[in-house]
Amino acid sequence: MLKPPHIPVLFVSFPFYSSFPKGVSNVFVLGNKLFTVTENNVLRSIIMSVLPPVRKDRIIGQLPKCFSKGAALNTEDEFHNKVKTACQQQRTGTVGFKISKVIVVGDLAVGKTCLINRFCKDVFDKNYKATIGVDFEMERFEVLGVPFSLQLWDTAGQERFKCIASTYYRGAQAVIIVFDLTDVASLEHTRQWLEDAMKENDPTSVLLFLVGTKKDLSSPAQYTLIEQDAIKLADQMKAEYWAVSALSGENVREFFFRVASLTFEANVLAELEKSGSRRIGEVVQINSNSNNLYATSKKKQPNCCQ
Ligand SMILES: Nc1nc2c(ncn2[C@@H]2O[C@H](COP(=O)(O)OP(=O)(O)OP(=O)(O)O)[C@@H](O)[C@H]2O)c(=O)[nH]1
Ligand SMILES: [Mg+2]
Repeated sequence: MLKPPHIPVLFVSFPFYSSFPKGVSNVFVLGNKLFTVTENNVLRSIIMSVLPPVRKDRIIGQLPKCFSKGAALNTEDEFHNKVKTACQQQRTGTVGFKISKVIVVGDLAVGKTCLINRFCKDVFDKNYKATIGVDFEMERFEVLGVPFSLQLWDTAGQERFKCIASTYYRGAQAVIIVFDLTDVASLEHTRQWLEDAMKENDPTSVLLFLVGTKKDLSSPAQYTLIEQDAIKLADQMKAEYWAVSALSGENVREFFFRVASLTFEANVLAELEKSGSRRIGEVVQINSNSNNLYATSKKKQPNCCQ
């Protein structure tokens, strides 16, 4: 019998919980399956599919293109070879079970909530309702055949809520700094938003995106002008630049696919590095049935006195 894997899992409580067989002490969700664990801590069975499969329009098979080669995190046409191989060989470790945190920051009313809502719910609200503190949405993807989830944290831009919102900055894998393409001041303020977000995060491991919104409102001449400044700033920040419209939906899906893909790639590379640097003397067991989970155990030390 399989031992329960030592990975973060989502414990759930369902209305049918009480009808579980005798001896079952716990249930958890792994991927889209429900598992039970018996009282003596043994993984018993896969009961049923709980979560619906990843939506067809959230499946990523190729690295999406950057928006502008002048300010891109990566100008490759394809995923890193190591990442493709790891996915093919199901050697992505815990990546498939992780939820990556993405925070969205920027001045009030630049369009953070509308951007997230356009992607996650395909809606647009022309009435401004300020975000109070924070809000979040979960988005599930499948990248190169591996499930991958993003937790999108929508923070408040209003000064009076900033203090609450900033307590949620920690642990981000990607930071999306939003400005309004029709408001130069909001672009200038992005430096401050970046500084605040980085106080709580490790700058060497966070992916940065600088996103101009309301593209539908700017004239081509106005757009060209602000784009030059935005690309220059993105380059200095080491961020990837995008211009989008939540109203028309222009570039919204492409942008979030890029965020998901680059975050996924960074996660797989980090996982490969971690497994590559495991100490000699540790045995890595890859269980092909349990969707590439691995467990490490120490090899018995040879008795040097014998
Ligand atoms: N024309 C147009 N209007 C937009 C777009 N995105 C947002 N808006 C409008 O801009 C206003 C502010 O949008 P929100 O998304 O609520 O702004 P926010 O950045 O979340 O604001 P806070 O929550 O206060 O930080 C709303 O009236 C939206 O309808 C866009 O792409 N085009
Ligand atoms: Mg908002």
